[in-house]
Amino acid sequence: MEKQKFLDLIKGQLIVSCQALEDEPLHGSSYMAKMSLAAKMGGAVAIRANGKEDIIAIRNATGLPTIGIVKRDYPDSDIFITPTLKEVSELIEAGTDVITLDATLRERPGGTSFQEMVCFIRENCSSLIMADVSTIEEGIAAVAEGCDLISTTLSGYTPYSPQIDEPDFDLIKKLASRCHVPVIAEGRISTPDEAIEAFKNGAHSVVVGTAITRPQVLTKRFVEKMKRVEIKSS
Ligand SMILES: CC(=O)N[C@H](C=O)[C@@H](O)[C@H](O)[C@H](O)COP(=O)(O)O
Repeated sequence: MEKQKFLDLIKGQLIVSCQALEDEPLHGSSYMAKMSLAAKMGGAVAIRANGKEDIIAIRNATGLPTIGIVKRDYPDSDIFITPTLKEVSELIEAGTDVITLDATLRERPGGTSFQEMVCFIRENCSSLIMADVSTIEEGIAAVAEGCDLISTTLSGYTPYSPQIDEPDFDLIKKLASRCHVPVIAEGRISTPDEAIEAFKNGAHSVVVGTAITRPQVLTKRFVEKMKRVEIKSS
């Protein structure tokens, strides 16, 4: 999808992250296709998804634009969201509208730089590039390398970013005021009010994952809270 059209489509809207890793009960592209269809019925305008198979299944089921990542662990790096050109190539094959890269300043597997990843994408496809960051410095660096959008996804997931239970509204605000690309608020957004708060802090769009698409986590939240209070039954 053409850049401005995509940015207009997601502006002020909800993107749902439909992801289930191998150790999760809903793992599998048929489940993710259904999940994304449910998100579309609820009004989501785009889907963030992990892996070529899921991305293709989601596009076929919904027709919605996809924001693609490939999560993969490498022994020589802490980066796990689209770490190398191999994962980028898989996303190009999937035909995803947006390719999302970890844009933290940490060493990538094999020593590939963020800049090389951006050049490779620009040379080989027309997908937009989203940079997942955890700090304002990473956001500024990613914009300087030419990314199209920035997302707060990794705040709380690098040891040097705030380890908080809530969304990182402060980072959303700083990125929105200092970077000239649209800022996507992502990570631990659990309620509609938090989504609205993200927009008030300058977010262009909001991504919600767990609070919509990970029922085992939502179930656990109920159970854990219920354990902490004495329930008086009649
Ligand atoms: C850190 C990391 O691996 N984040 C992943 C990125 O794609 C997903 O597991 C999250 O579900 C997604 O970012 C949405 O966030 P939340 O599920 O908190 O709404």
